[in-house]
Amino acid sequence: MTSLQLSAKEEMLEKFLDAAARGDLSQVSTVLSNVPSLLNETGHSGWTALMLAARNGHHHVAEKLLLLGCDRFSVNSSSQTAYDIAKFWGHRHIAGLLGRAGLPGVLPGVLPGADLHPHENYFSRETLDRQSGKRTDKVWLEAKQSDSETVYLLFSNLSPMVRTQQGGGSEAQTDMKLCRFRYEEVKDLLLKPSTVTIFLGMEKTKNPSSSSSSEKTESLSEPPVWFAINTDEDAAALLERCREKNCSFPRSPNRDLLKLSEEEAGVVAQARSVLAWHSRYSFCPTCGGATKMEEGGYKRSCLNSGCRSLQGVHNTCYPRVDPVVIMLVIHPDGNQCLLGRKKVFPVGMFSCLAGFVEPGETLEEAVRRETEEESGVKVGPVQYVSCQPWPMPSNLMVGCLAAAVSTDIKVDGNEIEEARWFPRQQLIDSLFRGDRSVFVVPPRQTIAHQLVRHWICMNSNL
Ligand SMILES: NC(=O)c1ccc[n+]([C@@H]2O[C@H](COP(=O)([O-])OP(=O)(O)OC[C@H]3O[C@@H](n4cnc5c(N)ncnc54)[C@H](O)[C@@H]3O)[C@@H](O)[C@H]2O)c1
Ligand SMILES: [Mg+2]
Ligand SMILES: [Mg+2]
Ligand SMILES: [Mg+2]
Ligand SMILES: [Zn+2]
Repeated sequence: MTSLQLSAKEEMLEKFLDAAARGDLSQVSTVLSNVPSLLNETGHSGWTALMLAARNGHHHVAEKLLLLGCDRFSVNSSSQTAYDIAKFWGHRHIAGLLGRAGLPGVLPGVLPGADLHPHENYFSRETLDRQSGKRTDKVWLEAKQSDSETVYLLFSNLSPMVRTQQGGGSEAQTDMKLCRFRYEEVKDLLLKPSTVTIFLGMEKTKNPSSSSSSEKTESLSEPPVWFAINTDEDAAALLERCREKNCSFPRSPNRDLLKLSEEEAGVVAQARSVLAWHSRYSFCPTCGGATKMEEGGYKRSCLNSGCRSLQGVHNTCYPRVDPVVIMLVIHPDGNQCLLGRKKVFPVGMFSCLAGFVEPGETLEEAVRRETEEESGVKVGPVQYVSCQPWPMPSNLMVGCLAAAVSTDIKVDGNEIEEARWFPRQQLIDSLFRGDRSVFVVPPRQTIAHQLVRHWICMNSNL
C-alpha cells in the first residue's frame, strides 16, 4: 500500500469515527458499505466507532454497528469496553443494548447469564413462599400432605429425581427438570419410618387474588404446597414410579444440579440442604440419643427427657448452614485479579479463593486469613458483593471483592497448587469471547464466575 493510499484510508477512518461520534447513521452506513473493514478499527484516540457511539449516547448507531457484527468486547487503552463507557456516561439504554443476551445474528451479550437478576446467583431464587408459620400446624400440614394438588419431589441419596431432555439447539445442550409427584403416587413411601419428609412451602401467587372472591373460596383455592422426600428405597424401583421417560438421580450434584432452571435450582438448594442435615444428624449431638423430626422437617428434638438439648434453645436442633467466604482479590494496580487452582479442578480452570469462616471471626477477617493462607497475598479493605446458597451440602457462599496490599504469591501447595494475577483483558477473553487457550473460569452458575463478571463490568478504570 502506498503512503497516499494509506492516508486516504486513514482519512476515511477518521471520517467514519467522527460520524459515529456525531450519531450520523447514514454516513456511518455509507462508509461501511464502501469499506467494511473499518468496522472494528480504532483511530488516533484508540477508540472504536462503537465506543464513540456509546460515549455520546447514539443508540441507533450502536445498534447498527452491532447488527453488522462489530466486536463489542474490544477495549481502549484503559481497558474499557463500549459497555463500560455507556454505563459511565449514564447512557443506560445503550448499556442495556450492549449487555443484552444477544441480538439476532450477533455475539452473545456482555452479560452471560442474563436470566439472573442483578446480584442474584444460581441456587438463590426463592421460588416458594416458605410459610414458616405453618411448620408447627400439624393439622394443616397433614391435610396438605394428602391434598391432590400437593407437589412431591423425590430424593434418593440426597439427589432429586430429574428428567433430562436433549435441547433443541445445537450441541448437546441438556435441559433438566425436576420430576413432580402427587400424593397418590408416593403415599406408601410417606408411611415408611426411614422416609424423611420436608415441608418446602407454598407456590407464590402470580396475581394477588381478586377482591370478589369470598374467604371460603380463597382458602379452597390456596396455591399448591410442595414437599420433598428422601427415601432409601431402591433407586431403580423409584424411577419406575415416574410416568415420564429419561429420568434419573444425578450422580454428581456439583455438576448435574447446575442444569436446572433458576426456579427449580432454588427449591433444590433448600430441600437438599435440609435433607442432608437430617441424614447427618440422625442422633442427638449432645447425648447421642435418638431424635424425632418436628416442624415440617425444620427441627430435630432429642427423645431422652434428661438431655441438656431440651433445656433452652440449642442450635443442634435446627438445620445447619456453614458460611464460606469467597473473594476476588484485586491487585493494587486495579487491573488484575488473583485466581487459584485446586488440584482437583479440571485442567486449565482457575477460580476465586474461598474458605470456611471460623468461629469468632468476621467475614472480613476470614477473607484476609484465607487469602493469606492459600496464596500469601495480604488483603486490606473487603467489600461484600452477593451471596449464594451452595447445597453441597449446606454452605452459604459470601462473595466479596478484596483489595490486595501485597502482590507476591506463595501458594500453600496443599489446598492451592497454583495462583496467578490475571489481567482484566484475559478475563474478558475467557468469559465473553470463549477463549479457552489460557485458562477457564468456573461456569456461570457459580458465584466465583459471577464475582469475576461483576468486577469486569465495574468501571474499575474510570
Ligand atoms: N459456588 C462456588 O463458586 C464455590 C467456589 C469455591 C468453593 N465453594 C464451596 O466452598 C467450600 C469451602 O471452600 P474451601 O474448600 O476452599 O474451604 P477452606 O479453604 O476453608 O478449606 C477446606 C478445608 O477446611 C476444613 N474445614 C473447616 N471448616 C469446615 C466445615 N465447616 N466443613 C467442611 N470442612 C471444613 C476441612 O479440612 C476442609 O478440607 C467448598 O467445599 C465448596 O463446596 C463453592
Ligand atoms: Mg479454600
Ligand atoms: Mg483454605
Ligand atoms: Mg479454611
Ligand atoms: Zn440428647
